[in-house]
Amino acid sequence: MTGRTATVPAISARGLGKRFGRIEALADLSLELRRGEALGLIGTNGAGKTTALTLLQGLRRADTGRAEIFGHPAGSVAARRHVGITPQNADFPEQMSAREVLAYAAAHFERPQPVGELVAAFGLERLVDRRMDGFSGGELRRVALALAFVGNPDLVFADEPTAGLDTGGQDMFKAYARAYVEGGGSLLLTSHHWDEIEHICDRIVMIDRGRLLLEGTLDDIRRKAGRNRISFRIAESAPVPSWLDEHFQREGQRWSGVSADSDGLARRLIADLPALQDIHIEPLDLKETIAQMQMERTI
Ligand SMILES: Nc1ncnc2c1ncn2[C@@H]1O[C@H](COP(=O)(O)OP(=O)(O)OP(=O)(O)O)[C@@H](O)[C@H]1O
Repeated sequence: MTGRTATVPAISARGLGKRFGRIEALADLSLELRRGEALGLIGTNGAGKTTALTLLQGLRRADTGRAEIFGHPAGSVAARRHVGITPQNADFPEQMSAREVLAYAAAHFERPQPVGELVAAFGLERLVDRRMDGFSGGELRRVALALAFVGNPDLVFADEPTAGLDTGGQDMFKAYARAYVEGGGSLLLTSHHWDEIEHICDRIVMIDRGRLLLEGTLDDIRRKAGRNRISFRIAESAPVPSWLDEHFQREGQRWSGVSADSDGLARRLIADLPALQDIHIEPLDLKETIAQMQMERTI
């Protein structure tokens, strides 16, 4: 990376808009991704995530706005030099083995990742020397993920990278992506697996019908929602105070509820319930946080 690219953001986009006929797929979207940061782009089906990615990758032209990748216009040769992409529907040459495909791609880059490392990182050991024509969907996806990183890119666009992967494959991607970002890489990730977003990303941008709905670090968003989950058990046959039902639901032996004043509630539980056991206070996960904010109409 040159001195100039070390100081400009990986992605800088202002006022991006895109229509498909009467459908406004994206409207006035601005976002920035710093170096060494992972940004999660989330939203419901049809929210505009893939459209945003295709504009940032330069695969489509925006109707309005402007996007730069390390200071270069999105889609330009200079921008593409920095970028790795996890393709949605990769068309691999069927006669080649996965190792040959990875080695062929690696040969196009100045400082590629060693193919052996990618083989281990994405669990390809038993597959890598087989011709790719019989590969399952999940196996093809693992090769596609390895391909996104083979050039040791400064920025990776990952559009639903783990769709169709088994849990082992999902975990491998999470671990690899997080290490990549901690090593200075920049990642723009879309996923409907919000646990994946939470594990990998520092910040999120949430869009809805093409428009920005929520933006911030995961910590800021949780703080803004201002809720914790409090859960506990009560020793069997101990009396249960009637006020518990106002705040908690019972699931098996465990009581659990969401509160804006978890400290106060915990104090009350301890004072009132000598038979209290195994109390936990935890921040809500991303899905619960967003659901809470939507319920309270704060987004
Ligand atoms: N080529 C196209 N022609 C017409 N409409 C399109 C085209 N591409 C996207 N759209 C529409 O634009 C909107 C945004 O689509 P997009 O694929 O960006 O959503 P998404 O957030 O990626 O959804 P998903 O989570 O389902 O993948 C949708 O209403 C979609 O139907």
